[in-house]
Amino acid sequence: MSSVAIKPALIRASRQTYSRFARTALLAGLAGSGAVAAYLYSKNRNNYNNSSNNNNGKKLTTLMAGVAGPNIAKVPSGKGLKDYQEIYNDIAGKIEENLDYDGGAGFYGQLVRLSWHASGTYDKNTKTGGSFYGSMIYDPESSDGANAGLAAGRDFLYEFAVKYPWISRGDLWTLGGVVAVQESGGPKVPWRPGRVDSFDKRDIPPPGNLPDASEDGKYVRNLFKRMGFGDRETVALIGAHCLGKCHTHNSGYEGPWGPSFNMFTNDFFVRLLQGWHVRKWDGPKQYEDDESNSFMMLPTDIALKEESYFLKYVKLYAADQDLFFKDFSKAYAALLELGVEYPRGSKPFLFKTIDEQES
Ligand code: HEM
Repeated sequence: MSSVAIKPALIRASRQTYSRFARTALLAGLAGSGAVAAYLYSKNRNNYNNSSNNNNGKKLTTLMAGVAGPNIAKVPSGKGLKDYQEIYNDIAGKIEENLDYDGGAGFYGQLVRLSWHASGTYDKNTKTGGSFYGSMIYDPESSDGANAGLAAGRDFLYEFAVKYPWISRGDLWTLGGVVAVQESGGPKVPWRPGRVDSFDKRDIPPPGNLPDASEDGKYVRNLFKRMGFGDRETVALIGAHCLGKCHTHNSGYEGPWGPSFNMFTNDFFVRLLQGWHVRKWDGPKQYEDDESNSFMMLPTDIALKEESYFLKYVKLYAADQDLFFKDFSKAYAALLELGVEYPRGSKPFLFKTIDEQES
């Protein structure tokens, strides 16, 4: 990676390091006991991140007898905003301690991708998939090629499943995405708890519901339509490619979309409108920027400027970051809730960022 790509990340990292001591003080009160954690780890790990569980279908189905029907959110008894803000703070603290991860990308991109892949399996026609059951730990969802590399995000969050055994996997993974968006400078994302873990193999969505990056605009339009999204929401959601990177060992693709890959901005759209050419390399077809040959776009990203029904929104968001933030927040909150039914009148939580709690 060229130095131009790393520099802004370092600036951001040092800005965050500056307030690390204050944050550590804030978070210190929330740290759990190691002994308790070790006990709970052995107790719970089969319920969290052991995808080999479903090599034994019997074990899966006998743990819970089928849960067909509406996925009605059920918040653990007595839990409210304060409890979830506590987990938010813990996740934010751990992100802060790992800012150097993945060449300075930190865990922002990884956690947003985890939340999106947990949710984006939703099919509005069959009302299956989505984040409700936290099914990504099971085959065939866990081994779906599209999910390659996401064990890192699940493992990152695992200690919070141990520390807060009452939170479901779906709630933890979607909350992790909200923390990552807000703490990297993005918009506030309203979030509601109540997803419920399932151990029933019938609740695992089939592989192939997540997008293939080698495809064109029509494909992207139809895929997001299957989740219930229109063109405007589709473009807004893909703007999350401002964060993180592609990794050859996960998807075959390589590199970040821009230089500020640990900051949530509208930079993805600004860059997309600039000049791009097909990269000459022995990997899958991807694009690199004419100016520095340092950044990348996927074929599905480039499709957003090739199709007029997408391009108008790319231009809107490139010109107006506030509008992008507003639209992203709404579409992302909806994405995380796909397939979850909430009791009437249930109110979303708005979490305070660590910066807001310190000031
Ligand atoms: C047509 C739709 C999409 C396609 C084809 C696509 C494809 C990809 C691919 C191939 C990667 C690289 C994974 C790796 O190699 O580690 C990636 C990363 C990422 N995607 Fe998407 N994506 C799409 C939509 C979205 C949406 C809707 C979001 C969030 C709302 C999102 C968030 C991310 C993030 C944050 C990363 C960086 C992950 C990291 O840094 O580890 N993507 N995406």
